[in-house]
Amino acid sequence: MALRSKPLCVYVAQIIGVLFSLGFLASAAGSGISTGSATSLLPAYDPLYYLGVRAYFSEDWEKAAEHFEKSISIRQAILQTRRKCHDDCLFAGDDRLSYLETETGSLWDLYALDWVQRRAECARFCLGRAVTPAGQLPVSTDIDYEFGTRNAYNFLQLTYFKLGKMHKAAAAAHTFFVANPSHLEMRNNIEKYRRMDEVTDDAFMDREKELERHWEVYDSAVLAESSSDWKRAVEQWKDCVNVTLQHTEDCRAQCVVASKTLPEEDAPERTGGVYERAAALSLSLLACQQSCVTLVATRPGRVSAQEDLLPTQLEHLHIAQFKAGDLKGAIQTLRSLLLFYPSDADSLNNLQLYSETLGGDANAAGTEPSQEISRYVKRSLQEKKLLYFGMENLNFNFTDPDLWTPEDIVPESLRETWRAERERLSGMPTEEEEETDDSGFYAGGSVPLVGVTITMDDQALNGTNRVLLDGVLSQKECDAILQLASSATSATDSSRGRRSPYTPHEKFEGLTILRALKLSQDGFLNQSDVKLLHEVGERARTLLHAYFRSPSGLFFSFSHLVCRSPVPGHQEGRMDLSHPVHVDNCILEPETKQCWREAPAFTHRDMSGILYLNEDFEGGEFFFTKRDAKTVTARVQPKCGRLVGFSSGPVNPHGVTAVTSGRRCALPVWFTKEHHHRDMEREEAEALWTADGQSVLKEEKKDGEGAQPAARTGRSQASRGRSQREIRREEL
Ligand SMILES: O=C(O)CCC(=O)C(=O)O
Ligand SMILES: [Fe+2]
Repeated sequence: MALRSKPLCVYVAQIIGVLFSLGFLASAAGSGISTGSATSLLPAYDPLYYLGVRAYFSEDWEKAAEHFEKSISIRQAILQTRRKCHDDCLFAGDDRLSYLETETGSLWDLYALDWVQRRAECARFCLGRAVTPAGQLPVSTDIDYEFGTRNAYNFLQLTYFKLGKMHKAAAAAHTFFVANPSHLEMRNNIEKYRRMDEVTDDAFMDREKELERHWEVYDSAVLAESSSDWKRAVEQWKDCVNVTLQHTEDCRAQCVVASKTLPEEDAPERTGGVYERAAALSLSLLACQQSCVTLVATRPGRVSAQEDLLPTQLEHLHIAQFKAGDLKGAIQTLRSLLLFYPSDADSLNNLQLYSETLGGDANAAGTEPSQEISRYVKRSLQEKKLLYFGMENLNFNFTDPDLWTPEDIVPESLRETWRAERERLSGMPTEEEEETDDSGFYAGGSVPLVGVTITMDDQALNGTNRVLLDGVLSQKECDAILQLASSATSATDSSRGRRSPYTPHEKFEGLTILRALKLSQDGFLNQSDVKLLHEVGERARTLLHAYFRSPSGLFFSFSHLVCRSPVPGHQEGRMDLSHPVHVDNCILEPETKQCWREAPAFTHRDMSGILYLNEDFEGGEFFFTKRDAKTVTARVQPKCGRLVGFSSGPVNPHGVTAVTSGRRCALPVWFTKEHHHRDMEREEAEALWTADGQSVLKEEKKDGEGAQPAARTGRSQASRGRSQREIRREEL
């Protein structure tokens, strides 16, 4: 047999290594072998989570808190142990590899196996010293999902509230909300915690912050840039690149060391001899490692990743370095960036500009691309080569997470298949053309209020079940409601609102009817203006019900008066939106154009309306898009008395452009056709107007009716394992 070249022998050894190490770990864990003292080892965290859930539903709050907290901290410790073991074993058995250069045939195979066994033994020994056999077992996809969505903090929020530990409840609420920013109920809870005297500002911390540190640094880098503080921007962008790389390595290490269920034996691509199965396993490992790019590039609470995260950071960094006068640094960063996009014209022009400024030497000492980035790109390209080989020849599926992958990495036969598929799709009617709205609404009905006019209908707004009405409010009414918003803010918060849940560049003030009513009872707001706020919501309901010929009643699902205003001084060159593109009753996945009607989306919302109150601000334009979340189909400039109405489903993705100056106020109203999903808070306010207000409110608060999270614990397998659990608004 001919001597094999090194890359191939390392590759084959690696795939066998994966097969053996994973299999080895799984069987060791299953056999109950334990090394060291069982009491000091980390136990499994999933049974603890289930115990927490059980205690929660039995209302044993002490136990629930204890189990959830343990489960969270043990999971954290296990992840860290895996990373450590991964690093400790990185070179285990490498001395065996030297024989691979000289040996051939079956001896070669044996040395390769020897190397694999050393790694397996190292990993096994390392993990066995810290984690119990049960703790090494894989957890279910349900548990992965629960931790991925931070649902433990959802449980902990109410748990701590029940225990009277408001500080901890607020931290749990905040931590959950960061990953579930459209969860309006939790936002309401947070507002309520903020009004509690015993809860200080430092309570609102993200307990998972460490895992998301690159986003924190990213945002402060953008801020430094927008205030032209280039030295600080350079520091922040460098830090951001480093933390991003570090998170990527943490994630990749889990792919290698975490125990996983072995691929199903009966799946056709998983059958075959040991090489085929080992290849399937190695491809799964590589795909897992590649998927870390997407994982790290997805902000908590977002469905899609930020494209090209690392190259984008390098792009910002070289510009900041140039502006800060660090030309060598700028060239070095640019050369790192060129590793991703070697023929990018802008980068090449910049390189020329920088090197001319530096005296003409583009290769001056100290301007070589960063070693970390070189290694990263080289490794990623090699992984992609193997993955595309597996795709072409071994029936493996792989979704490339990067935009920068050079074409020649993809085998010609695959490119040919993709071209054919693209042509086939381009000949087909687009999804949007085929799309129908199954909401049961049918635009084009009457407008039963004098003075209200239809400014744009479906056709003018390029969509289905959309309308733009004008004249819904008089200027006087707008002024009164705007005054309400201002008085409510100054009554409770001198800093004019909280940070927006959608963008760090804006503040966000929200006021529900019930809160407005309570503030009016305390003398902060004018009672008749609060009634007006309630009445204009009803007006919107009458109009939308009639215009969309709703076949059934429409009940308020939620409404609040919302003002958005920019954070002073950080507005130049903003790329973000005031409200990212979304669909009101499902989670939009623009890449696949799917919309998942499941929690945490407000799945019971059927009809949406936004009633605008003013126009004296910059930006803040409302727009509809296609399902790709990019193609804008219609724009609406807010002004007093203007109401945009639309069915809440996937035919109507929409967003709001950045508010860059002034204060944009609106009253969004959402309706449901289902009586049992109606807004109980609004009803409470209505009851207070008709009955003996104060006492009714206090009784309800005391007995806690309606305070339990309504948990629909059934999980829909059909919905890609996403949880169907929904926590109802919590009355604090
Ligand atoms: O304020 C707007 O124009 C739209 C807000 C919105 O889409 C939402 O709150 O869901
Ligand atoms: Fe919306």
